[in-house]
Amino acid sequence: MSAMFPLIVEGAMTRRGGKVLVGPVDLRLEAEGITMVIGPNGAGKTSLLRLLHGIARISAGRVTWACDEGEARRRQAFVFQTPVMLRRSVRDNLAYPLRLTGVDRVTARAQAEVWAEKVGLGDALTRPATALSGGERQKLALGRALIRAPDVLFLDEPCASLDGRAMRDVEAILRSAAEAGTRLVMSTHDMGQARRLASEVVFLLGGKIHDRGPADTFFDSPNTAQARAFLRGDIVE
Ligand SMILES: Nc1ncnc2c1ncn2[C@@H]1O[C@H](COP(=O)(O)OP(=O)(O)OP(=O)(O)O)[C@@H](O)[C@H]1O
Repeated sequence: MSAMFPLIVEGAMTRRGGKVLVGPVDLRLEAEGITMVIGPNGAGKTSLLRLLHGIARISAGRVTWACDEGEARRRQAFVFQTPVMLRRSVRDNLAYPLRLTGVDRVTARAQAEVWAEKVGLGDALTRPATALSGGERQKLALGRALIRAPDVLFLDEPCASLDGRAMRDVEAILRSAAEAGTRLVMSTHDMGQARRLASEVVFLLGGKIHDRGPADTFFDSPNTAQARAFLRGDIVE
């Protein structure tokens, strides 16, 4: 089991220009599962993921991993909604995170080939990453994040603009990553996707955690009127 967990978040908050983006948040994440962060537009999903990942400046409270900070940083990865690619081949993009950590070129390239296969880009190794379709880019971004076997992977709406087939592929990659021991924390607008993937749900509203629980319980009997309304598809503020 990962030495990073539990992650303990106490009264954590991020602000930008006096406005609270998210918080105060109290949260404890254990080592296993897939947490889906849901909520209406502007509820703070992206801000929460950035806060947990340590790329947002914390204005109050604490985010504490069970291991030291440097190690926590090395063991986590983040996939953005619109991934930025190196203007190089698929193979080089995949090998890059390994090269950064000192893995030799031959080993990094061999690993890149293994991961290209795993994410369904085995035939695209030599193609320029910038020429990939949206779905292929997102698979590449996943491969690049997973190639270092992170203990935790944050994903911000990774399927936002994907067609059904690409989404199915991405979800399969995510499921096998979770089975292989990577803890996933992911935001989505898509309640079908949340139901398919979640083992637990964090429902955000107005920058705060409004409801939270195991996926079955949350979807079958949400605790609050707002969560019920949101799941019905009503506009919730
Ligand atoms: N850089 C910023 N400066 C000022 N306000 C911001 C900034 N980034 C986000 N916000 C505001 O903070 C709040 C939370 O935004 P955030 O992007 O975290 O929500 P979200 O739930 O991910 O939204 P969406 O579903 O639309 O992606 C929103 O009101 C948003 O307008």
